[in-house]
Amino acid sequence: MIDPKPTASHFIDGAYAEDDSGTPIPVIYAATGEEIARVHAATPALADRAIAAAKRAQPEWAAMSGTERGRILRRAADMIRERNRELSELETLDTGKPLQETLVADATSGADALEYFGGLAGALTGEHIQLPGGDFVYTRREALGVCVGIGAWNYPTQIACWKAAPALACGNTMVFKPSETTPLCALKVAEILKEAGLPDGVFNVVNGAGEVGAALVGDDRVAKVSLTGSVPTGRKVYQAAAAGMKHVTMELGGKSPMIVFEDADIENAISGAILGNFYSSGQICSNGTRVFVHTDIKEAFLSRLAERIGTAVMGDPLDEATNFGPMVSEGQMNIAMNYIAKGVEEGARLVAGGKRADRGGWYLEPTVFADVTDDMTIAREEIFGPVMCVLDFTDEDEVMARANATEYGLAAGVFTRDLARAHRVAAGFEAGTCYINTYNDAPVEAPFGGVKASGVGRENSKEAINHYSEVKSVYVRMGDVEAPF
Ligand SMILES: NC(=O)c1ccc[n+]([C@@H]2O[C@H](COP(=O)([O-])OP(=O)(O)OC[C@H]3O[C@@H](n4cnc5c(N)ncnc54)[C@H](O)[C@@H]3O)[C@@H](O)[C@H]2O)c1
Ligand SMILES: NCCCC=O
Repeated sequence: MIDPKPTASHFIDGAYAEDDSGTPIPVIYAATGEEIARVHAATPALADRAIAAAKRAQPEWAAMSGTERGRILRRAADMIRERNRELSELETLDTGKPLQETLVADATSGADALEYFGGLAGALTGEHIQLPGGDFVYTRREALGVCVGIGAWNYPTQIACWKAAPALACGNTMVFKPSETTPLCALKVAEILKEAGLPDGVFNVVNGAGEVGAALVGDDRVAKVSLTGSVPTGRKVYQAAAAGMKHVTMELGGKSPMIVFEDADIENAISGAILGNFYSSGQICSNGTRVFVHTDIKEAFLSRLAERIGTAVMGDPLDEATNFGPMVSEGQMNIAMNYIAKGVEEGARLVAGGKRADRGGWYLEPTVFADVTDDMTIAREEIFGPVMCVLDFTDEDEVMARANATEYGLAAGVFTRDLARAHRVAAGFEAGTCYINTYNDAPVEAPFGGVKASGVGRENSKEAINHYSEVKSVYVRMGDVEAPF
């Protein structure tokens, strides 16, 4: 079993770094409530050192060929896959997510990103644009400079890699700040990148809470900020970045709809609803937490859903038989429990769960509410816990209007056997990431991100390259220059 205690709290300029005078951050194992490690928040001097290292390293990194940069990223991807077991154990200890999940969804997803963008790095090119008279324009795709990545706590390894891989592929350097709730995994990513041959200073990790993030965002040497976090934090970070006219990617929260029509394959729709509400104990940004079920199949859907929830294996996350783990922290569990109380108070019908589990740690039962109406708090606000809201509908136009009646727009899903309807509904969703007859798949080849308050920009896919590089236009005149005088 991996020892979760990190060598030091930060990784700066190719080496672990420590300053005990920073605020202590205990790392609590969600399954037991015990402290398993401790780091210290970066002092202003350490944050400054990280940005200085990234700034110094950037021109040389950008001057390497894309193929050379990509080779290092792909080597890191291979190393991550070789060490998947220990990295998955660390992810489980950092977040409380079951090992059954982390073995397939975290380090592997990080490796996918490093491999994919490592592969693209050598293929990044500009364009040649022919103009009348022989003149032409060519474009250069250039790195932005120093990028700051700020992570949420639900997918610490994946988030670090999803941000680092495209940034580094384009020739940028990065200072990454993990969530203070899960400070361990990104340090391992930095260690592996260094071992894979990444030059010092290209990827740095500084730990700390919001004030460390804010200091990084406000630094004049930083060209771009990519945040994964809540909408309220996104508003603050976007505003601070705008003051410095910095590029941003905002991967924020959601309250996504999933529509189950009367002709849907019910078992598949229930699988989608389970994946979109209970995987990672419901702590996934894109979750389809408003499940609109056609009234014709509503009771069949609910009774089969309750039956399947009854087979969930709640237990020690390090036991591979466990498929439902604790929430990340006591605070997050209390937030979800308050929402459950609100649901009951406002008249929703509790169909499954609803209580804290009778065991140590921060376990909350998988919870389903039926007869939820659009105005209820649990149907409007992001809960970020294992709480599914089932709402009734009968008509496609009506359900589309209701699905879109939210400030959020991260994801949306539809289950139906009528493919014409499926594509019509997907086109009508006000969401950045849509699913037909599935839910929550996030392959690196597909753009991922939100619209409306759920975000700006896209992660993954070739789209991410546009968000980590700038296009410079060079006009070349082949003849004389005509001037008015
Ligand atoms: N769209 C996505 O890809 C995605 C993925 C995962 C999580 N999320 C969202 O993240 C949220 C849960 O994560 P969380 O509780 O860690 O979010 P959060 O907004 O509380 O914190 C996110 C990060 O921002 C930092 N931060 C806080 N204030 C800051 C400031 N003023 N300046 C700079 N950094 C600051 C935090 O320290 C943390 O690292 C949910 O809303 C979830 O939907 C979105
Ligand atoms: N696997 C995708 C997770 C993104 C948001 O939480």
